[in-house]
Amino acid sequence: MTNHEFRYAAHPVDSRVYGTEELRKEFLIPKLFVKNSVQLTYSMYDRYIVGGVMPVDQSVKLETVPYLKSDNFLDRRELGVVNVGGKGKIIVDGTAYELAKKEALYVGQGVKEVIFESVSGEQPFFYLNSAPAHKSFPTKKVSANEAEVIQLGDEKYANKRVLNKLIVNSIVETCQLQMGLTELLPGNVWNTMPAHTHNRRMEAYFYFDVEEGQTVCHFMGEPQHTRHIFMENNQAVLSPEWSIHSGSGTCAYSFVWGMAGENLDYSDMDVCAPNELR
Ligand SMILES: O=C[C@H](O)[C@@H](O)CC(=O)C(=O)O
Ligand SMILES: [Zn+2]
Repeated sequence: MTNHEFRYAAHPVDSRVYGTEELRKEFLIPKLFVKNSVQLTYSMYDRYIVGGVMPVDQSVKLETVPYLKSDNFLDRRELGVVNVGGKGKIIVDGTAYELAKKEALYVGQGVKEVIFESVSGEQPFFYLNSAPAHKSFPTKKVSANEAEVIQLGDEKYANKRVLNKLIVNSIVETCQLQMGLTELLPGNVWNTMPAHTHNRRMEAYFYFDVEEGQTVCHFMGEPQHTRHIFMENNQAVLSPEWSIHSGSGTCAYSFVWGMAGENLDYSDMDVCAPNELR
């Protein structure tokens, strides 16, 4: 079963007048995991698709959605998947890839069939991102020890974190997609501070491992016109190309970032000094 919804892109000046409900309706993706189904949100930010798959006691197939007008989901797209739950399996045109928590799979354009399954009674949660693709690159699993790890932040600023680049062009060849996973160390709460924008690429953040009863306050908007969205565990948020994307939690947490657009240069960011934000 595949459920899908569509989101238009917003003009930054229009979005300044959005209240809480409108901000949440346009940018928050509240529910990604539904038993034995695929949940997809198709956005007009670089035609990026954000989704979740939760196979419990059935195989779950990635089906095409009406916005694509294609026979198969990946006819003109590429896909990145990060597992944030127990062990699971993804079968790509007959080849099975087992993914433990925090492992990733890149699936290239042209693949006909992608099936998600749980493994030995564990409950995987597959978070997925997809962007249009013009060329077929090989499907590749990125296991935890293949990730490119960067230590970021400082206890002093409550933002000490470990950034794991998973689907980036030094590890996997992709057309547009870049994905990775950042883990806050205990007692640290701020991500992506100093904040940045990159008008060349949109981005999506997916927060997970947020403690029960706690929250992450996600900051978005133009650097001088910021807004916030309080997020729960396992929720995603779209970050337009004009928006900062940063957060502060009431506990430590992890998140998956994913992006697509004009270039594949991870370091291409326009950083905003904390005291310049408004
Ligand atoms: O464009 C790159 C992204 O916003 C993230 O990789 C930033 C991030 O994970 C972090 O600072 O913790
Ligand atoms: Zn970014």
